[in-house]
Amino acid sequence: MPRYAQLVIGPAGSGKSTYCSKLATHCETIKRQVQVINLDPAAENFDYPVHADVRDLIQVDDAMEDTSLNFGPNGGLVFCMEYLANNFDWLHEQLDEHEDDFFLFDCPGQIELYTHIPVMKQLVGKLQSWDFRVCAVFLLDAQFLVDAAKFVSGSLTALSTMVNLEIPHINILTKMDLLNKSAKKHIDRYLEPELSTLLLEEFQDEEFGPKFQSLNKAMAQLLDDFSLVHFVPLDYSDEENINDVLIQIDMTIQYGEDMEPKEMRDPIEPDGDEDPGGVDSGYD
Ligand SMILES: Nc1nc2c(ncn2[C@@H]2O[C@H](COP(=O)(O)OP(=O)(O)OP(=O)(O)O)[C@@H](O)[C@H]2O)c(=O)[nH]1
Ligand SMILES: [Mg+2]
Repeated sequence: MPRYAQLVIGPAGSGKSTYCSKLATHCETIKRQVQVINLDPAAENFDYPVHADVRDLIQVDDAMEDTSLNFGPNGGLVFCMEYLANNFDWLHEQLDEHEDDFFLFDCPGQIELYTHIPVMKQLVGKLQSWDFRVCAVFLLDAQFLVDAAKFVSGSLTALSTMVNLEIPHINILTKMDLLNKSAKKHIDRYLEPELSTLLLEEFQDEEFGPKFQSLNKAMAQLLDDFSLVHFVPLDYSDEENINDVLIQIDMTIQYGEDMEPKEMRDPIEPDGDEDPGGVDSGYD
């Protein structure tokens, strides 16, 4: 039976660990099995129950304190992820099999890992070789909606991650609750944007000069040509919104398609096979 995984990725501070925590709580509420694995060797704070933690294998401080390596925080993190890639057996041991296995991988926020360093691609390959169906959940802070150039930059990062990882991919806008009323009103135009049109409207004030505008227009045209990037907003205060996002992810990885149908217990049947004894069935 295949197993399922979400790689929770995105820029630093975009809300990956929060997403894992909120989704784990939501799944607990709807009585669905989910395990969260921390893959961030520099993680300091997360509040989900962790099933496995890469820091048990290597921590970013190990790489920084090693005087023969002499790494700073960024080099140290890349070193740790490459160390993980050389020790995938460790990860395999952590992924013990349960029924309905569904794992969330809380990944580091260094964007190079998704755009041009091969580690995450290697991780995807490994997971697939262990019969996992893997989906990338790319999170972007909704503050990227406040101006079109930022949005182009966020969308390009999403696009390069998509084409690099080559797995089913969902882009999510986090921190929706922090947007003010007018930004919320504005949001529809960004969710399935026709970026080139959007930019024509938004760059009227020529704030950054003609070169910056032409660069953004060219990038927006590229995004339009690929026509792959669109965003789903996520507001944790709305359970239905969380559920809709989960359904979309389930569909992309065909979660549940191979599962045996579970037998529903008849709610009026007493537990067990034996005579219920003192329970009055109501029939003589
Ligand atoms: N209001 C609000 N705050 C959020 C939301 N998601 C995340 N945050 C906050 O944003 C900050 C960063 O969130 P994290 O979940 O740690 O982000 P991360 O992507 O895991 O960060 P790194 O692991 O450092 O890359 C924390 O203070 C969170 O409480 C959200 O949807 N709404
Ligand atoms: Mg985190």
